Amino acid sequence: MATPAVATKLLESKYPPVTLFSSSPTYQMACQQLRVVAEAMPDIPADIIERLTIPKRSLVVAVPIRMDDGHVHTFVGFRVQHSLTSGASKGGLRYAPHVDLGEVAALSMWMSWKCGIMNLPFGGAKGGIACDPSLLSVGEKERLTRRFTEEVQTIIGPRTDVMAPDMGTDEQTMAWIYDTYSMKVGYACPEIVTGKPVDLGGCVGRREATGRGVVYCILEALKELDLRPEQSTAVIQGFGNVGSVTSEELVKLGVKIVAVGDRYGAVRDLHGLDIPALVKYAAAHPQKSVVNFPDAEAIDPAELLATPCTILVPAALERVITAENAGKLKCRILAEGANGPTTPDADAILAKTDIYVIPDVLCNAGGVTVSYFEWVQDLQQFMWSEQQVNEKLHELMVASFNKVRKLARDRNLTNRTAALSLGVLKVALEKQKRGLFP
Ligand SMILES: NC(=O)C1=CN([C@@H]2O[C@H](COP(=O)(O)OP(=O)(O)OC[C@H]3O[C@@H](n4cnc5c(N)ncnc54)[C@H](O)[C@@H]3O)[C@@H](O)[C@H]2O)C=CC1
Ligand SMILES: O=C(O)CCC(=O)C(=O)O
Repeated sequence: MATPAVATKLLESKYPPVTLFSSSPTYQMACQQLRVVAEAMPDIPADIIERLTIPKRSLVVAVPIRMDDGHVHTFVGFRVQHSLTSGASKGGLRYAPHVDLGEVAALSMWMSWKCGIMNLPFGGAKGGIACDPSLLSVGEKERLTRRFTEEVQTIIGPRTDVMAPDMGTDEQTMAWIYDTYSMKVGYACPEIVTGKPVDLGGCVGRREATGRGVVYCILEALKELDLRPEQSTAVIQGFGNVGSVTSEELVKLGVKIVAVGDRYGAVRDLHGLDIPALVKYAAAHPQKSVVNFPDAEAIDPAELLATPCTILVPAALERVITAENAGKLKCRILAEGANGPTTPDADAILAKTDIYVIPDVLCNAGGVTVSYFEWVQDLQQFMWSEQQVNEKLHELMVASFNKVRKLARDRNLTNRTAALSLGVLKVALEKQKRGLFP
């Protein structure tokens, strides 16, 4: 059994991050977090920690498609399955310009910890295609998705790897994957993806699940801090699936959303933005953006995160809260809707403030939790009501929130280290018990 110091040393010197992934700062960040867990949880053997830095399986594929202008463009796609120890691997598919193998590997690791914290019978996976979906026509996106599905066909399956939406993808993307996969196997196989349209065996409430889960966590934090939603304000970065649903749900509870930003700009109204109107406005905008929303002040997106508020919700990209801006945050609660928004250097700064951090692997776990409900329903061909979905989601989110808080209090850990430790412990224990670190 390695002592924490030894475990850290093994990871840092003898076993540096695997070269294949390590050019990615996001992968380095995920490994750095694992080092912190190794320090906090000295009972996890160093050889298992080392195993956990290396995803079980990674596939890089060329995705050539005919573009609308007639030429063939070849995109690059990735699917990384971090762990299949606890069951099928599970995780979203991301379309974004910056996607690379290391980023997808990091996101797949976080999926493993997330599924562990929520006690779901899944391992972690993530996929991506390096592309700018805002520049693709619907036809191009369909051809891209179908070709990618064919290229990764050999490693996906309802019992091996189940995709879902993530940044830049949606219910329609999942419908194309479902159809392409079903045509290959020769029967309708809805359990191959989650986050499908409800008409095709999708789960009611999956589209809203991540935002709802974020809000359930925020409510627990407000309770602990003796704050009331109707006296609280919020700032949201990212107004896609997670950011917009989180905003809508917060407004229903009386929270005032004072600023929202996205890839194209940011808007502010200190009296509270009209969120239902903003949702409609963004849906009709060519880039689905909030920019130029009438009756709101345009602000520099760089100012967004430092806007004073009770609750700050990053719901866009990873590594947006860094050593440079962490000291400038003026929120009481940081609720991480996005995956990996806060770097370890920023964490060290936040740990010295009174900001209450709800870490990503807990805060945004509502999405994969309702994906689990969808997968179970498809396997059983028995559908639940939205009330059942939401009640079960609430029950599981609150139970995991309390587990994380208890560990944080008992061991004097930050919420992030406690959450990551719970997730890592679950996967580590299963690998250890099975014996060969599968
Ligand atoms: N969709 C889901 O169920 C889940 C998503 N997440 C995470 O939540 C985050 C957002 O995902 P979705 O809402 O699904 O994506 P989305 O594609 O629906 O929306 C992304 C939003 O981020 C904005 N954005 C992109 N680049 C930006 C930049 N440089 N600065 C500011 N804003 C920027 C976009 O304009 C858009 O408003 C990602 O980190 C994703 O991995 C986590 C758990 C589940
Ligand atoms: O719903 C899922 O399976 C995965 C959602 C996801 O990609 C995430 O939690 O980051």
